[in-house]
Amino acid sequence: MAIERLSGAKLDEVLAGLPGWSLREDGLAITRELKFADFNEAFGFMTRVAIQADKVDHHPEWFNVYNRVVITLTTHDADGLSQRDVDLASFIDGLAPAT
Ligand SMILES: C[C@H](O)[C@H](O)[C@H]1CNC2=NC(N)=NC(=O)C2=N1
Repeated sequence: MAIERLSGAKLDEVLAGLPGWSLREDGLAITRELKFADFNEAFGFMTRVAIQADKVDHHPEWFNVYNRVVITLTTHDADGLSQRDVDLASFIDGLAPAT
């Protein structure tokens, strides 16, 4: 299914609303790194995100070691960023530990 890809001014606008996230160098994905108290907290967070991701059929790429989780969001069906990444990033921000 084709999904609209975000670019230009619209992309700039949504990125301004996601200050915890960095645009990958190729401009096709956003990333955020999170640190938790321990593995249990990190994995609990990942479980909550996984349930939401499956519900909305939009899945993160991520990497976890102990208390550290690095998340990359992109939309394969759009070959870049879409509103789905923005929505999942906002959901993740709602669960992220205070920095
Ligand atoms: C068939 C299924 O709906 C698609 O493959 C979904 C699944 N999860 C997905 N996740 C992400 N990140 N991008 C997608 O384009 C995507 N597409």
